[in-house]
Amino acid sequence: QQVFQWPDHQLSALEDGLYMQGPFLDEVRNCEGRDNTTTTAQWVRLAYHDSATHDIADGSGGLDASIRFELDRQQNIGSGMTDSVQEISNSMNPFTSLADFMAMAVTIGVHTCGGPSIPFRYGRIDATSAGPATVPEPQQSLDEHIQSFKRQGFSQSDMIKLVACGHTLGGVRKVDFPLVVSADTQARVASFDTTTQFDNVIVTQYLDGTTRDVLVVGENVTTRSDARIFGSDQNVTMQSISSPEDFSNTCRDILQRMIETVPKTVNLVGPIEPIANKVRAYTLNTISDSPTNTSSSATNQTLKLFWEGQGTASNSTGSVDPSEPAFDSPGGGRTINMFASFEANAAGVNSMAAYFFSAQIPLDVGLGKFWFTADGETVDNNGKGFVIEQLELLHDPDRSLLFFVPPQTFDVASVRLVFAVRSETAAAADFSISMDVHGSLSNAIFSEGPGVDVPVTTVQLTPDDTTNPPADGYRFFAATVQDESDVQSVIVTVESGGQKFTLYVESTEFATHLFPTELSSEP
Ligand code: HEM
Repeated sequence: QQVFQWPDHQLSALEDGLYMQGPFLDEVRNCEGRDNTTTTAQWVRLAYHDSATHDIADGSGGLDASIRFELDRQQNIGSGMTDSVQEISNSMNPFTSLADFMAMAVTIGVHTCGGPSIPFRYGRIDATSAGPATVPEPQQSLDEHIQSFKRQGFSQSDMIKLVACGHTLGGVRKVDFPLVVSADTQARVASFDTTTQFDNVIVTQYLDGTTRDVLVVGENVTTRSDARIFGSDQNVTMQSISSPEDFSNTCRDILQRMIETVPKTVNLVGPIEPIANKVRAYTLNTISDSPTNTSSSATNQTLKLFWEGQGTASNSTGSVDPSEPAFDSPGGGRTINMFASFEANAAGVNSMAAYFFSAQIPLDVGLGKFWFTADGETVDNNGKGFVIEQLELLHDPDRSLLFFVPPQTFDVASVRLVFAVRSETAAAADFSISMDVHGSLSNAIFSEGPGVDVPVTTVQLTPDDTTNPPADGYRFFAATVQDESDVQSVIVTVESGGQKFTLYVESTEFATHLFPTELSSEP
């Protein structure tokens, strides 16, 4: 089990994906399918095809997202593949890999469709180019399939299990496989069995002779690969996985092996557990005129924040007590209960609290670390406290502004981001400040196709002395980012006196003030 040590942007995003009900999970919420197939089926096929590049002999290939460079191959045909890459990339941030989210998609999708809970471990690294063309195809011989799975690290009996666990979902598209699905088939997708759920029906219908799987009983004998594979050991393996429990347990183990088929240089860690208390945003070293109280929201939780000063001031401590609810105020603390996902419920967690704090702490002291109590329970980042690594470079969400597309819609047109740099740091002869703006990979794939990288543009920040004159020993720098909906996050870098400071800010935390465009002269 992986312990969450704040701040850990990688684990945090993965935990959100797995346990928070969000866009990623919404895709597979009810395992509903159009055309006899489901989103889960597409995600599982995608993950298998990506992992099929593995060569156990030299440890190369595996689940490494190389599939996004391989989708023009005949063996990866199907619009479901590109759609899946796009859907899955939705939840990424600059610290996570697409391959980890592809593996997570299998865990979430299979479980949501009534299948087993497959442990999710992480740490996969994305390939930067295509892997070998080694995905098995239905017209190949049994011998070729046995060799192919062996190269990927699976025995003949593993192969039977893995194919059955995959082909309990979805089916074969007529348009993409005209040689497999006969022309008189009515459905656009010839489903492998009669249910869209992840269940043992693929096995029982095969064993009792009622299967409709076109890779078993299709007119074209050459492409009956499931028939050759399932029957390759006189049905011994198929019989051993025919009960619901045996099917579920076997698929849990074999699909875990599939998503953990990774290049040998990758070390997976985990599984990850729901993080019960998550600090999402803090603005505690406030340079603005924020109220000095911290407040609880309408959830009736009593929040109390404690803090300790930085460096030489580490003896200065204080605490801020909630007095009145100030939900929209720039200062305060609040709890928001996030919707826990199906996965979280299954792990025994029904509500996920996220905490937001802002309090005024004298800057000459400077915040070193903080911790808090919620309804009397101490939340202190496993005893270490929430440590603020540096005070040279701070994001100022109070001075930052969001501009909407007129007239007052909720589409953000641009955001003016303001950062504070300690005046001494900003005065150094070699001082520079720039910002890498990370776009959305999902949007880029949508417009340009799967082979693209996360769009990153570097923006220089300029002094903001007119709008925000230096205050409290800090000088302010600003830059405007257009089309904020396309921006996932920024990473700001300050270099000064031979030192380097960086700060990561997600788009959801960009600004506390909202401005309709027509009220302002800003773009
Ligand atoms: C010899 C090995 C295999 C062959 C020849 C094969 C072949 C195929 C073919 C031709 C399709 C139709 C794809 C489409 O129309 O979009 C398909 C679908 C599918 N395959 Fe396989 N497959 C094999 C192994 C596997 C394995 C090991 C898995 C995963 C564990 C898997 C998972 C799936 C899934 C989930 C679908 C349904 C996709 C959807 O409905 O969108 N397959 N397979």
